[in-house]
Amino acid sequence: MELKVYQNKNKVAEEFSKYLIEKSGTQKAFHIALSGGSTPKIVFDVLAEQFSKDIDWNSIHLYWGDERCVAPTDAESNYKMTVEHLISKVDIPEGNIHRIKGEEDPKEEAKRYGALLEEELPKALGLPQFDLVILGMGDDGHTASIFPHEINLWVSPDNCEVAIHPESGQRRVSLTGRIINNAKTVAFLVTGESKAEKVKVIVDREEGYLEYPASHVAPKTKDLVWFLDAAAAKLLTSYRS
Ligand SMILES: O=C(O)[C@H](O)[C@@H](O)[C@H](O)[C@H](O)COP(=O)(O)O
Repeated sequence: MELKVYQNKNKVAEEFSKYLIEKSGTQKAFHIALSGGSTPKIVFDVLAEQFSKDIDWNSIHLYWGDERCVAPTDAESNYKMTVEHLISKVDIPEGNIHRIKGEEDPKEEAKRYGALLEEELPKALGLPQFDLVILGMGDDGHTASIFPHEINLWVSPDNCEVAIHPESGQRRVSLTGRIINNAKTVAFLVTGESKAEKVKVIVDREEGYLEYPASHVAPKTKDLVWFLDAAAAKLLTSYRS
């Protein structure tokens, strides 16, 4: 695991953009699973406004790690957020965008999206493989839409599952552990003081860390990077010393 800590959110967004440019490099097709949340939103803005010309958008294929079960026009939709902050501002072919349809029946959609991944992505060890999975982490230690109260979904035998938000009861379609951990690279984007406590428990592997879905993120390739701002990293032993 690699930790990259920057002064603030904007610096995280800038450095992550450079990292993405380097990773996607000259690859003919680069498959990315995107995340919802507040940090990716800033990353998308920075990527579109400062680095768009450094990326060959024809080679980038966008997917989602999770989606809320709402219409694509709903303020809660991760797809809508991505359209507003990234897709509408860059020259990416329509055919490279593979959204989770939050407006469909969740169970059917989880099945459809799982099958789409089998079709569209290259395989590694018999499973679809993303080049890069971008993840956020909630204050409660959830990641994608695998929440602590449904941590069993992480080890699902399927590529996607229907999850339920613990407070709102909102349904979501989420990638499961077998797909996330089969990615070539997984990058967490986590910022803000409200994340500091869980970041410490998970990264420093303190007692009880396995209760949090984010602690189960461990790509088989071992290529896991946490992009943090100073506020989210402030309790980490390695950061303080
Ligand atoms: O759609 C979602 O809700 C997410 O994909 C989710 O996993 C998110 O990344 C975290 O909740 C962090 O969100 P913040 O960055 O807003 O704290």
